[in-house]
Amino acid sequence: MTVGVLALQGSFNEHIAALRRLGVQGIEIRKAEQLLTVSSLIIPGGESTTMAKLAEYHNLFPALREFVKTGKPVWGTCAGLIFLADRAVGQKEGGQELVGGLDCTVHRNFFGSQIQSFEADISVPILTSKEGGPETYRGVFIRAPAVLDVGPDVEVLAHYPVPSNKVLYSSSTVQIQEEDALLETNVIVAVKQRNLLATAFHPELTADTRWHSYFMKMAKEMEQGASSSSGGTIVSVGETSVGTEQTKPDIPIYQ
Ligand SMILES: NC(=O)CC[C@H](N)C(=O)O
Repeated sequence: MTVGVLALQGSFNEHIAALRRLGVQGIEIRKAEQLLTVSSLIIPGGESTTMAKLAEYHNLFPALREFVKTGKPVWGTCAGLIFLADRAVGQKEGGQELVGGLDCTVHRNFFGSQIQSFEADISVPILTSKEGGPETYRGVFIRAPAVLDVGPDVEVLAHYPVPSNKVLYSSSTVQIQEEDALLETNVIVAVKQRNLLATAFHPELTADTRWHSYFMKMAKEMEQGASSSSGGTIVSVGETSVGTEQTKPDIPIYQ
């Protein structure tokens, strides 16, 4: 099974390295025809407006939409989540084209600008039930988006409880727990809808490969279910253990 990684801009190299640690080959995708050679796709984080302009320039949107529509597994991280969303707010003037398919609304810069980037342990019960390991996951949020509302077919995989006074944008559909001074908004940061997975944070920037492994299992299950198209075999490209070359980004902790 080969995984395409959209390689127009952003953290595609880091995704390919994370896949390599699982023994899976990631292929850089820059042209529409390259999408025909892969059975699943990761859309990395970066800057969604720039990525959209590049995708437009290379006439990639029709092929990306087709890929999503045919039910092949696609995982969007951060800017990739914005790409997959059916609806986005907080976009730059003039907006930006989206691939769509994921029935949700995202706020493009929900958590603020670069200097408001942060790391936080988020509770990931569904991930842990599939992948084992700790009950929390270290989320790296860089100019991160968040999901404001989801449609009925979307499963919420993780929330991040944000003190309500720090929420820069509120929507009536974001769940708010009101208890005296302890006002917390449960912001949605990871979702799944059939073949689509999306995370507001950057698992490719941590040494914890559970989200990549989760996506690979999801892709495998879908491929088995689809019965027809077998995109090849898992290509082992070397080490399977967590690499030591991983550098942790030096970014402020959100509090
Ligand atoms: N780290 C990221 O991918 C940030 C995404 C950014 N908020 C955007 O609009 O593209």
